[in-house]
Amino acid sequence: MLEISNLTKIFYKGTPNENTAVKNISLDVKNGDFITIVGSNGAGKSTLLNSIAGVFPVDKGRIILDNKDITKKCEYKCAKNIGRVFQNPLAGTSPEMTIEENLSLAISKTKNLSLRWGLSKSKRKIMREHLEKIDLGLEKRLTTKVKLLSGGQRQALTLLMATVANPDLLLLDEHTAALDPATAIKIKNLTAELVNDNNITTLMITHNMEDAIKLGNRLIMMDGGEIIYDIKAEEKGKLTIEKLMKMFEVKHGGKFTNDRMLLSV
Ligand SMILES: Nc1ncnc2c1ncn2[C@@H]1O[C@H](COP(=O)(O)OP(=O)(O)OP(=O)(O)O)[C@@H](O)[C@H]1O
Repeated sequence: MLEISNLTKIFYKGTPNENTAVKNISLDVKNGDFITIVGSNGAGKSTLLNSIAGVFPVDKGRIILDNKDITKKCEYKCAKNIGRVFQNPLAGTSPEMTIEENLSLAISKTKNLSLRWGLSKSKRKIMREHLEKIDLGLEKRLTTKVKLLSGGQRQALTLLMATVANPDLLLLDEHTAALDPATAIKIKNLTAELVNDNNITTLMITHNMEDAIKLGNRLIMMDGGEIIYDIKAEEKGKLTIEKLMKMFEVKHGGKFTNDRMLLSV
C-alpha cells in the first residue's frame, strides 16, 4: 500500500549545519494498517510524514503509494490522496468559510463525481450525516463560519475533512496535543472510529505512550532519524509503557529524554 525504501532527508546539506533528519528508512505499510509513531524530540517523526506528504524534496529513496511513485510529487498533488491533520487546530480549515463550505471542499476530493460540486440539497444531507457522527452539534450549524468554532470543534471538523473523501493515506501529526484533556479524548475516540469504520491506512505521531500502545495495530519507534522498533499486532498487544521505555533505553543507550513524552505517561 505504502512502500518506503531507503528514504533519507538531509537539511542544510553541505553546510556546517547539515542535519540528516531521516536516515535510510524503509517501511512497508499494509492496506488498513493504523501505525502509531513515537520517539524523542528531533527523532525525525514529522520529517518522515512531511517527506511522504511531499512538503519538501527528499535526498534519497522512493515512496510508493498505491503502486504509484509519489517520491517527487509536490504537497498540493499529494493532498489529493493523502489526508493530514496537524497539532494546530487552526491549521486544517479556512476560518472565513462556513462549515459547509469547508466540508464541501473536502468532499470535492472524493472519487464520487456526483458529490463533487455545488452545495446541493443532497450534498447538505450527506454533510449533516457526517457531522452527526462527530456528535458536537455541528450539523445544525452548517452556515456558521469556522472561525467561530472552538479548538476542539475545529479539530474534529479537520479530522472529518481529512477522512471524508476516503484518502489512500491519513497522516496525523500530534493532532490532539494542543487540546484540553477531555476534548483530546473525544478526538482520539473519533479518530479510532473514523479510521476503523473506513479502513483508512494511517500513520499517527503521538507523544502519549498510552495512546501509542492502545490505538492502532502497529507501533513504530524512531530515534536519530531511524526506525529502531517496529512492533506489530500480537506483540503490540502485550506492550506496556514500562516495556516500551526499557526498549528505548536499550537501543538508545540512555534514559528517555523527551519531557513531553514522559509527562504524558
Ligand atoms: N523544515 C526544516 N528545516 C530544517 N530542519 C528541520 C526542518 N524540519 C525538521 N528539521 C530538523 O530535523 C530534525 C528532525 O525533526 P522532526 O521535526 O522531524 O523531529 P520530531 O521527531 O518530529 O520531533 P518532535 O517530537 O520534537 O516534534 C530536527 O533536528 C529538526 O530540527
